[in-house]
Amino acid sequence: MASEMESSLEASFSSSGAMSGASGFLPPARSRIFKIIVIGDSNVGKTCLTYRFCAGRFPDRTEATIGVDFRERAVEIDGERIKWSGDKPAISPGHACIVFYTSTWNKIQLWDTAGQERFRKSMVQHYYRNVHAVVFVYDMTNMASFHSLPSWIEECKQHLLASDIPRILVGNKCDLRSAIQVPTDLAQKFADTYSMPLFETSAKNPNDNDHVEAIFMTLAHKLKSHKPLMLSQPPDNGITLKPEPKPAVTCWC
Ligand SMILES: Nc1nc2c(ncn2[C@@H]2O[C@H](COP(=O)(O)OP(=O)(O)OP(=O)(O)O)[C@@H](O)[C@H]2O)c(=O)[nH]1
Repeated sequence: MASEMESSLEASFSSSGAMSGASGFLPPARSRIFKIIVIGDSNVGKTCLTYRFCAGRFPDRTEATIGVDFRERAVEIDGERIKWSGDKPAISPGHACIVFYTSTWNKIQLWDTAGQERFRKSMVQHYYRNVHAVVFVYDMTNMASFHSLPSWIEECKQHLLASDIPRILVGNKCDLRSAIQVPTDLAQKFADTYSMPLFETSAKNPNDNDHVEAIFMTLAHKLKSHKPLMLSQPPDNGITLKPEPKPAVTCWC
């Protein structure tokens, strides 16, 4: 079971830009692809935040992410035009596609199989490969999720993420005002220590929809200067990923 999932994950990751995410579209030839990982404790709202940005609404219901989850959205970067219709964006060659990956490893550790450790290791390695930006998320109503942040930062360090990639800190669930445990000044101090911008938001409250949008668009614009990966589709509909000719980058998978 673990090995089956491992190979299916391999397949997903090796063509991840072309997989159907929440928006269910296939980026056209030569899209710019950015991989953003969203990290934080279970239940902080990673799935809801990325869903809010990619689908434009709060999901009707969520289930704990087992392993890795990804969704994508086309965005306008560098003045490239985007047509957005319903939940299926129509994009033209040259447009940028942002792919979010969320994960919660502690859920995987609950699986009690012999192959589990190997599976986890393989997944984690793929997860941290060729990352363009990192979003650290904590739940503003849960102090423990805030205290976990250093270990998530350490995990990134252990997987040798480049030190110059954009990183942001997001406090989620600000709509639950009476339950807030993590004061803004404490979070700001932490963000300053790690030189990250801090955003406090709510994936749930529609009034904060623009805020979630603004957070991820800020990140998208920061990525302009970073090296994307180029996706190209040969005639047989197979998918290959090629580095941009200039500057050179490594393979996506
Ligand atoms: N009030 C409120 N609840 C939220 C918000 N965002 C997420 N939630 C709720 O928090 C719970 C967890 O949300 P998820 O998005 O599944 O959290 P996650 O971090 O992806 O969790 P894992 O998949 O276990 O890693 C769900 O019950 C959501 O409905 C928010 O902004 N406000």
